[in-house]
Amino acid sequence: MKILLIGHGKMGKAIEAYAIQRGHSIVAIIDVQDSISSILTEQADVAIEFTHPDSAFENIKFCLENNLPILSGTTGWLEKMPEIEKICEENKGTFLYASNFSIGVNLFFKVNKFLAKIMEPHTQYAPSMVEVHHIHKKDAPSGTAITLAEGIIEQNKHITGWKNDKTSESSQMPIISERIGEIPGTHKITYKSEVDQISIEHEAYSREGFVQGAVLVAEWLPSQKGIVKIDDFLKL
Ligand SMILES: NC(=O)C1=CN([C@@H]2O[C@H](COP(=O)(O)OP(=O)(O)OC[C@H]3O[C@@H](n4cnc5c(N)ncnc54)[C@H](O)[C@@H]3O)[C@@H](O)[C@H]2O)C=CC1
Ligand SMILES: O=C(O)C1=N[C@H](C(=O)O)C[C@H](O)C1
Repeated sequence: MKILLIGHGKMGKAIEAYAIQRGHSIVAIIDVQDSISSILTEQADVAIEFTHPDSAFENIKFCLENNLPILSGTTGWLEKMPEIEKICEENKGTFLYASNFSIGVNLFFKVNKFLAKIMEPHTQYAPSMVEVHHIHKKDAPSGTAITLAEGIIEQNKHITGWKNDKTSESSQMPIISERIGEIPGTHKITYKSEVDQISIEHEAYSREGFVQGAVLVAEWLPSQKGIVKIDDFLKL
């Protein structure tokens, strides 16, 4: 498969190495100094985008308008998702966003929803979340934390939103973001009562899970149409 790689930072470099190991070729690499408009998209089968919250929208738009299936793992730009969905539909394109490409985290999303559902009647337990990442991370809370919070809001009518602080409103779930050293990504959800607590946690040991998931999804994506979900790929 021929891959256009957009973003050549920590994720882009690791994806390049893993894709080559799986027998793919990288036909072009675009980073901040390059102009994506000079790229001949017909030379690639798929684009993989891991850049910056400020640049994801334009990169995705360009690929959709030029008939190139694209997956993006960039977080922190989701307010523009409705616009991307419209562009994807107008251009009959293919697009997949996942806040986290690791299989383990996508299983954890399901466990999170199940726990939120069974906790709903037990309002003496207040949910909260802590997400811990490396000090270079640009956005807070993490995209994964937002997906987890949305899963809880969907399943539990007492939780109507989230706040990125230690909030005192019981309907707003606090998400605490910590930035420490080179931690790849840890997410922990705790339901706390006056007498006990229940916690679930996912800890990435490295970026390998995100990288492998992104390349496997990229291999499958050109056979799909429209806005595609990672759940479809994982058959979850
Ligand atoms: N969905 C997932 O599984 C994962 C998502 N991420 C997300 O992916 C994004 C990138 O993460 P990292 O690689 O760790 O960051 P990084 O900072 O190491 O790399 C980002 C790269 O994008 C480049 N860039 C900036 N603006 C650009 C533009 N306009 N066009 C092309 N390239 C541009 C930067 O120069 C840099 O090389 C972040 O939003 C992060 O949260 C990271 C890990 C896993
Ligand atoms: O920036 C990162 O590193 C990560 N970003 C994603 C997020 O915001 O959830 C996924 C993973 O946690 C690593």
